[in-house]
Amino acid sequence: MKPEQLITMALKARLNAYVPYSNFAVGAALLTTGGNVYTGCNVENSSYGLTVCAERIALFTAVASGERKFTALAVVAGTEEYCSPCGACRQVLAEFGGETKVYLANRHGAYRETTVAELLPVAFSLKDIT
Ligand SMILES: O=c1ccn([C@H]2C[C@H](O)[C@@H](CO)O2)c(=O)[nH]1
Repeated sequence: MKPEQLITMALKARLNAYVPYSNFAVGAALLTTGGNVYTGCNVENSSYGLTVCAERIALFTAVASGERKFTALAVVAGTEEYCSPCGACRQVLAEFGGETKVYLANRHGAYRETTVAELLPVAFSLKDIT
């Protein structure tokens, strides 16, 4: 799948964001090695800290559906800037592999390509606790 297609899916998922507090809607689309795509949007909460980011919703939805191997993730907000995953999402993404490509996109679909490992070098992982 082309990055542009994954970004288009992230832009569509973004429309479902529940963001009454920040008004900052984010969309994510995660491509599996088998070619399936799982999407997510951020879902905020009145207790603020219980907010879940778009990236983690996409990833957890995928894992809950039996997926564990991922090829690429697209992340997009409604900004001119490329949207970059927060630290918590980087750690959660790293759990399933540093080689996953990440397309940091802007509202027009322009993007910068990176990887989970580049976003979180020297990640804490299973090997550190075994
Ligand atoms: O990569 C990011 C960065 C932020 N947010 C959400 C969390 C919160 O709802 C809003 C503002 O931080 O954006 C995401 O979903 N993904």
